[in-house]
Amino acid sequence: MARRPLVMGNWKLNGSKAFTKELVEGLKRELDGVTGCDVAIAPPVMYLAEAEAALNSCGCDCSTKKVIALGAQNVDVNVQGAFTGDISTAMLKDFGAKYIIIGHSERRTYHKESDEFIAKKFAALKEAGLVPVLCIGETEAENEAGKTEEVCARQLDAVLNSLGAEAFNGAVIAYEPVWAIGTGKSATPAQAQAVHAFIRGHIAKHSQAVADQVIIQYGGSVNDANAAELFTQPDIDGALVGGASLKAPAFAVIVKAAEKAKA
Ligand SMILES: O=C[C@H](O)COP(=O)(O)O
Repeated sequence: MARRPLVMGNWKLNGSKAFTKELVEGLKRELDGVTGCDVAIAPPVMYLAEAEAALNSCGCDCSTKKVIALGAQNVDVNVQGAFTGDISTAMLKDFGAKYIIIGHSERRTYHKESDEFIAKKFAALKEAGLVPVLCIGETEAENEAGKTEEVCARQLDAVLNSLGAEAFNGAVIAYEPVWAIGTGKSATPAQAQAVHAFIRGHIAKHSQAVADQVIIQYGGSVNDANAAELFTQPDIDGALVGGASLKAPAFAVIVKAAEKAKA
């Protein structure tokens, strides 16, 4: 079954009002005419308003505006109330955000987010009609100990066992080996494909139909030089891009590589 690729930029803790406007304008120019790849950007939530305004600034109904979707890097499980500092699904929807990253290794590590807590965020996003982008992946030590599949299975099972396989209908999984994030040391296409096939197979144990449609992105030092080869792999359906998403030309090369490989 043909899956439509998704390339998403995770800006992490970078940017400013002016940077957001400039990068979104650059992306609109660079991605004009792209039709074969879904694209999303996740600026810091502080700048969602600037990003939304910049995406809509031409005031017309042009195709580029439809190509780039807004996303966010995190969400809370609570919808309203006394939860200082948190951001709800409703607030993200208010800015037109669609793809919401959860379970990123930086949140698992620095904010001690557990598999169970992340599964609750997944549920909150589904409840709100938003698209979870569930990040999973092993550390370098786990990789060296041969525990990659065990770790990925455990992280997926937190959602599968609490919400069922159907929750992955319309959702996105991002396989991000922690040792590849921000290191310049991407997994090889063959390494990534092997894990992606395992992930799809793990979902297929519950539902082949759900496994066939779920988008599995690769993330970890994806750049304009290595993206095309990664996308030749059958189970790599796009990328979650950190550093290279901060420059419009490099990000556009990655998007166009996905469009070409999956045409
Ligand atoms: O969410 C994105 C990933 O953490 C990858 O970041 P990176 O492309 O800078 O390695």
